[in-house]
Amino acid sequence: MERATVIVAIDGPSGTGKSSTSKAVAAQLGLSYLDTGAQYRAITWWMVTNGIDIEDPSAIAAVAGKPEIVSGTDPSGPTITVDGTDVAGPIRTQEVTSKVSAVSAVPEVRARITELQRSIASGAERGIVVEGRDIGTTVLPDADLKIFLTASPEARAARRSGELKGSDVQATREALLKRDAADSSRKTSPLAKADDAVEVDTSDLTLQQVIECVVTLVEEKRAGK
Ligand SMILES: Nc1ncnc2c1ncn2[C@@H]1O[C@H](COP(=O)(O)OP(=O)(O)O)[C@@H](O)[C@H]1O
Ligand SMILES: Nc1ccn([C@H]2C[C@H](O)[C@@H](COP(=O)(O)OP(=O)(O)O)O2)c(=O)n1
Repeated sequence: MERATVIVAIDGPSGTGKSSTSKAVAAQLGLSYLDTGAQYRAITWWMVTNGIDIEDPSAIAAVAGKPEIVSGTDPSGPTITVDGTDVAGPIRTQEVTSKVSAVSAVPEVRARITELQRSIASGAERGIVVEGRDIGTTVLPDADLKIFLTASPEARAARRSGELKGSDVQATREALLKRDAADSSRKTSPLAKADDAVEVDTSDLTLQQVIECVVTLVEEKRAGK
């Protein structure tokens, strides 16, 4: 028998296709969608805007509870606000991208955002696709399906620099690898594949192929296979 709700966790490093795959899978299956990276970017944007010293974890920890972050989970138009301000654009700047790993390594930040993520997932009536770095390992360890996306640094850098006009592929590659190293080596819930996650290398797959692969895996789970 088909289960009423389904929780899908999609983790992996930057540029592996998490956001595009998760949004499309959620839309196709009528599920909600949550971009947890956007939440870490939003809290980082707030810290930068409020002049908090990013080099000082205790300063970040002291104010981690202040910003109110709200995520809209419709896959056809996800939204993110901080204290009522739409920050979808500002959270994608180079400045926020370069600071997000330091802010998201602070345990008080992770505790706050993890709680928010769990409450959004438990409120999703038909189920949800949640993408990030620690969803399968920490946020939703009981997810019905866990996917870990990977791709070569070359493929990821080419995809990312395709999005950022005029950017240098080599510089993008270095920045990606630096962020992966920081995210994988932090003490609290690092970027990691859960033991029971299905690993999909997307280097030589089209986005459509990755979407089909994940949709098939969800349908098999739903059918109880
Ligand atoms: N399998 C794929 N083949 C080619 N390009 C892809 C593939 N998956 C995603 N992309 C493109 O790569 C870029 C990064 O994808 P995104 O979903 O944002 O990755 P992530 O969320 O893991 O950082 C986007 O421009 C997206 O359209
Ligand atoms: N579950 C998550 C999601 C993101 N983060 C942190 C670490 C990542 O480098 C940043 C930004 O994540 P995001 O998914 O927006 O990054 P990309 O768009 O894939 O480059 O947030 C995290 O620590 N835990």
